[in-house]
Amino acid sequence: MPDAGSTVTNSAREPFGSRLGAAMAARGPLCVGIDPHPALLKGWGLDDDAAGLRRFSLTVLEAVGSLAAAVKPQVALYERHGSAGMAILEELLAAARDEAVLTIADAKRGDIGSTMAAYADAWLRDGSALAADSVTLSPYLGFESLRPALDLAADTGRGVFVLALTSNPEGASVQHIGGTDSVARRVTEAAAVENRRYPGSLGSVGLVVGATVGSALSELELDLEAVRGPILAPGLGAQGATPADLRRTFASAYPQVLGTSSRDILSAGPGIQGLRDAALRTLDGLRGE
Ligand SMILES: O=c1ccn([C@@H]2O[C@H](COP(=O)(O)O)[C@@H](O)[C@H]2O)c(=O)[nH]1
Repeated sequence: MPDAGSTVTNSAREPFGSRLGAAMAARGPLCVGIDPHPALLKGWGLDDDAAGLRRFSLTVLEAVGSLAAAVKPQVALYERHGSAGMAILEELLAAARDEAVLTIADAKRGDIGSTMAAYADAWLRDGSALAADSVTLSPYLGFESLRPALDLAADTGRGVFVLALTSNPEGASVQHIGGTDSVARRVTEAAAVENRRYPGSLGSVGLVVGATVGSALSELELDLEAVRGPILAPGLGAQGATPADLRRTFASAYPQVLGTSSRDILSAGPGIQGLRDAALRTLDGLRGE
């Protein structure tokens, strides 16, 4: 456990939570997911190969990079193309870095500590080809098994988003276990402790809480404000949640929430303006306009 009083000093980079908070304040609470599904590639007139993946990824970045607070490439959709796909993901992450667009690598990594150190090295180390500003993590080998990633993120000014209440209906069968002392609550409380090491209003240890979770937050008595970290909320659009649902669900924790949408926005491509308009419509909804 970190010393509750300590602050991040090892990196010249501002901590991820502060950087994300500034981006959300400047641009609004939208993250655009970059999920190059085969059906979307086809709809864009692209082949389901590395060239199609590259065109798709760089087009989305060009369209929304200046208006979203962050982009979230879905790693699985690059992995399915093998090494060629991972090379495109590296290129996308480098392009986002060059354009100062914050990235969330949606990799959902989690393993025993020694292996976790390798995942941390891949996604959170300065100089790694796959370095992103933050990565999604799965805590189901125990929150403390994530220690190498939590510590490396702190050292390099990067961040993590730990799965707490996922947007899929099956998630409840594990995450709700324990009722008011639920698995999700243990994750939430552990994230709150981690964020004590970060100064400022938003720590760098975020949570994933689906936009679709409805009344679960109150039923499980989860205090997301106390976490003092960003809340990545997938489930907008294609999974049925609306920006109004998001505001209702998160209530007083809404200022911490980064709504994320992939297919709903991506299906407006391949035109740059269509993608921008779709992202702006979602952003207007998230801002309550
Ligand atoms: O609980 C979770 C965690 C991650 N995701 C990911 O977000 C996007 C959602 O895509 P849509 O097209 O907007 O439905 C996708 O990459 C998921 O793997 C999630 O949906 N729920």
